[in-house]
Amino acid sequence: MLVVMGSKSDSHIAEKVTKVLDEFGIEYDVEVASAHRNPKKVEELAKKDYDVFIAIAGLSAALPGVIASYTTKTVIGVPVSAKLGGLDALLSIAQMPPGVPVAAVGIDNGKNAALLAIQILALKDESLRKKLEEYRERMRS
Ligand SMILES: Nc1c(C(=O)O)ncn1[C@@H]1O[C@H](COP(=O)(O)O)[C@@H](O)[C@H]1O
Repeated sequence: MLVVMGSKSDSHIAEKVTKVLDEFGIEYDVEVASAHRNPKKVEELAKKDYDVFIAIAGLSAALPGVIASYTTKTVIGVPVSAKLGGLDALLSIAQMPPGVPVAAVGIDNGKNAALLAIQILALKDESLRKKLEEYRERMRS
């Protein structure tokens, strides 16, 4: 799995993601890469063989959509509340043109991005599915 953020200033959201991934024992790489500032790096990362991409970005938030344009793997976008309460980034991530989907979670909701990615991996991983069920059970009680 790749966790990528548009700027180092998004690190506080990336930490929410990696905290959950660590709890579930998921391996991941973390990168800072901006589709606006360093499009070549984004292209290289998007073409790597990661099973899921979690892309964190504020403002115009092109990053998740640009990654999705290079891969058929699942891209989960996390809008960051950098300006306008994050509404700018949320709309940018959610309103992808038909044919190139990005799964958008709520503003600053790195936790849900991680859980959604884990749910995808759990489709083919029985022990991960068990961990998710235990997690839900802990939440209920
Ligand atoms: N949305 C993007 C992209 C991109 O989408 O490629 N690159 C940087 N950014 C966002 O700009 C905000 C401010 O970045 P700086 O703090 O570096 O000025 C960050 O939230 C980042 O995700």
